[in-house]
Amino acid sequence: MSELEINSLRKNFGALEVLSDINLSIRSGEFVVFVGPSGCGKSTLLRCISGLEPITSGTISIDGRVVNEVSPSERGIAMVFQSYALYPHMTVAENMGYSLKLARLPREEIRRKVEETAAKLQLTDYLDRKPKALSGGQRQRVAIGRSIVRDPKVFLFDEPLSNLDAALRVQMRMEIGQLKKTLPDTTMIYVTHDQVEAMTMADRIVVLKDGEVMQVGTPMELYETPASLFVAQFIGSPKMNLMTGERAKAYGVPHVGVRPEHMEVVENGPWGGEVIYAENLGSDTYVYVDAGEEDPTIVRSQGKRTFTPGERIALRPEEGALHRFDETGNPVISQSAV
Ligand SMILES: Nc1ncnc2c1ncn2[C@@H]1O[C@H](COP(=O)(O)OP(=O)(O)OP(=O)(O)O)[C@@H](O)[C@H]1O
Repeated sequence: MSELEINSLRKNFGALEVLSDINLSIRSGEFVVFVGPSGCGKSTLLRCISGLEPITSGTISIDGRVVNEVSPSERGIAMVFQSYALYPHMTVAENMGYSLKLARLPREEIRRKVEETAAKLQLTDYLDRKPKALSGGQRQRVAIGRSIVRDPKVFLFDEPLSNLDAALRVQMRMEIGQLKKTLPDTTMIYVTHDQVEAMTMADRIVVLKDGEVMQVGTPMELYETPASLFVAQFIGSPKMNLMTGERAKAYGVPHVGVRPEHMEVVENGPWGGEVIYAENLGSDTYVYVDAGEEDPTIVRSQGKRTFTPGERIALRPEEGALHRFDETGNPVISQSAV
């Protein structure tokens, strides 16, 4: 059991309100990802949960107990940051067991816990090495292992993979996914800028903006039924195209959103524009088109087709995949497809 309940949380830094009226219920064993633009308050919210940052008002409860006044070390929370300072003069085993040694656990028990944790993280062969003899990913795993040995109820990750290269990020994403399976009762909260991490790892995503929760849902709920234009354009990469003016009016609204994968390059289509440039990724090509909108319209096309800057192309949106929004950015739900 490790439920986390946040009620009417506010956090001010002096006169600046950084978090306003945050309400969240996170279930035991859930993996929740916080996303949002830079400065929206993700890290501050994580630090408030950990106890490193006092809150201005509201409550944070773990398993039904209000922990506002409970010190960070007594909340049963572990935090993993992007910069993980391992002790350079200690071996992996010593690094992982250090907090247990400080807590004066018997040596045998420390050894058992460290070995069990090392096995979960595939670090068994490295227990006698010093951190300098490890790769970036292995060091990150030691940092995670150091927290796991303490059996935290809640694990907080603040962009833990942002210092790693692309291939290692993919590997660590899988490993954290595996870790989640070996710790089914541990609640995990993960802050990231990375769309792929959010979409692939989260049971639920919390989208924050200017210190407020915009929407909470499974990755696919947010992707398919965004509650606002903001969420629609924030979730998904490349972002959803926004069509305005006559193009939107044809659908009876001021704004129509279409994801790049729901737009097709055709011989004759209702929309069109001039190719600005094309990014060929091998499997797909993202074509950036000047269709007269504020931002370039992005279309995902098959990798084999080539596009030349300046070329005029016609586009057709997939009718069933259109998102309509009113003046204020709220979705307009209508039964008729067109
Ligand atoms: N100790 C502090 N004193 C004053 N203002 C702060 C402090 N810490 C954070 N802030 C401000 O609070 C706001 C939220 O910061 P926070 O670091 O939580 O954002 P974030 O969403 O994690 O951003 P990023 O994605 O860039 O890491 C920012 O405007 C930031 O400048």
